[in-house]
Amino acid sequence: MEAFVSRKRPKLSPNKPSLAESPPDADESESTDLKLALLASLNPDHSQEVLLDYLLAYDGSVEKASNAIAGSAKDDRPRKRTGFTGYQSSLSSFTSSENNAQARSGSTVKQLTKKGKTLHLYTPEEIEAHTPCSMIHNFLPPDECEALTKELMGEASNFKRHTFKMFDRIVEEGHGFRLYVNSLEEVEKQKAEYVYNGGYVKEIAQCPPEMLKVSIRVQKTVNAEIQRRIRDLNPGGRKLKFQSDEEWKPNASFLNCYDGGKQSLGYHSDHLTYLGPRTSIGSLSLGVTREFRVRRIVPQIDEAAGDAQGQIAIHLPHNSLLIMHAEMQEEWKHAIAPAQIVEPHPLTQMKRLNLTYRCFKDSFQPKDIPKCKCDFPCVLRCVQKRAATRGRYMWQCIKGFSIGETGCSHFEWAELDEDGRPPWVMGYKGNANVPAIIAQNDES
Ligand SMILES: O=C(O)CCC(=O)C(=O)O
Ligand SMILES: [Fe+2]
Repeated sequence: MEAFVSRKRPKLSPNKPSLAESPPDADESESTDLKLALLASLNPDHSQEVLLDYLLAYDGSVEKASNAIAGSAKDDRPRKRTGFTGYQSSLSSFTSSENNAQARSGSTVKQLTKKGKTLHLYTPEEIEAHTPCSMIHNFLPPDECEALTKELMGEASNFKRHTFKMFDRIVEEGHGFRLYVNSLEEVEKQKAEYVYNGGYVKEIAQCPPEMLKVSIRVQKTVNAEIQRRIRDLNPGGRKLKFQSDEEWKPNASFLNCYDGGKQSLGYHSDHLTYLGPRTSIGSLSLGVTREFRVRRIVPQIDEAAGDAQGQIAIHLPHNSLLIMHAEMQEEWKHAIAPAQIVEPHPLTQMKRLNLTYRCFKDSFQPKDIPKCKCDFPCVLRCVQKRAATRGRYMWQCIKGFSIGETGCSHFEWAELDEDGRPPWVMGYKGNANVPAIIAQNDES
């Protein structure tokens, strides 16, 4: 999971860097997500909607919102917002076909879902029409699925929820997780060299047999889906700029365990540091069905459209494989929403298990990645919101992503060729991560 790799921990009082160094994505909506995730960790009994109301009522102050919640009854909202419904009567009441095409192609964003509403998607066709994801139901043959579920229940039985310090209190992560890699040698390498959220991590283990076996199936399916999408959905049948031209080979996976409806994961995009740009992720769900919420990040220039946009809920039943494609980490955010009620599963009871198969790239190893003044490998991120630089990749100091840490504010634009390769690898074709206006001139 990405509490390590990708999820950014809330930043409380970030030191503003000088203008020259100012990160180009000083992204307000992102900081709201981070604050919301933090508020949820502090107040696990409250729904996201209630927490958002408090955050808005207290001008984005997590501390004030948290104090107010502590002194009030559970559903005593500070002010009324538009209603939230867990279902809708029909898809067409939500979106137009024009909007569906825009959602796929990534062209200008118009209103995809209605403000304050959640569009619920169940079928592979609906999911493909509205998001950059593929869904495969009943992915594993039943025996294999059962064997994997039992194996993962064993793995998750000793998961501890990670903690972090906040306002002098110890706060628990929203759910349990561990990173798995293919060999013991890789485990040692990860522990010694890979930095996540500003530190080295001990919670890394070797893949047990069923997890490894299933990764071969996931590899075949993800590669087939990547090729199908390029052929059938991408303009001109071409891969995206910065998307790798190599086969996707899963060599690491996060096992996430959500024990009961209160355990959740806040909105985030997965960091691309070790995965490279335009990556794909295969995400297998087992046990209790939960909602995967996704939201397209709109450029700042389209603020009105952004405000008007609602979120999308993809329902993830037992034995379903959701593939997040190359547009997902750069242009969308995702979350696992808390659930009021969950239906127990015969093999996992109240738990949902999730395996996110990832392809860590040889070309993005910590030894090669630019270091900041804190002497840590930087994180690779893509500008999501600021219209002028949207889609450009940057290396940033990882420390600024840890709670209470400000880091050294190091920032540099990444050099990446059109296949997403950095300059230190063989076959590098020259930097394509340049402002859009220069890229257009090059083409003309
Ligand atoms: O539990 C899930 O389905 C999502 C997990 C996730 O987003 C992550 O591991 O980064
Ligand atoms: Fe994620």
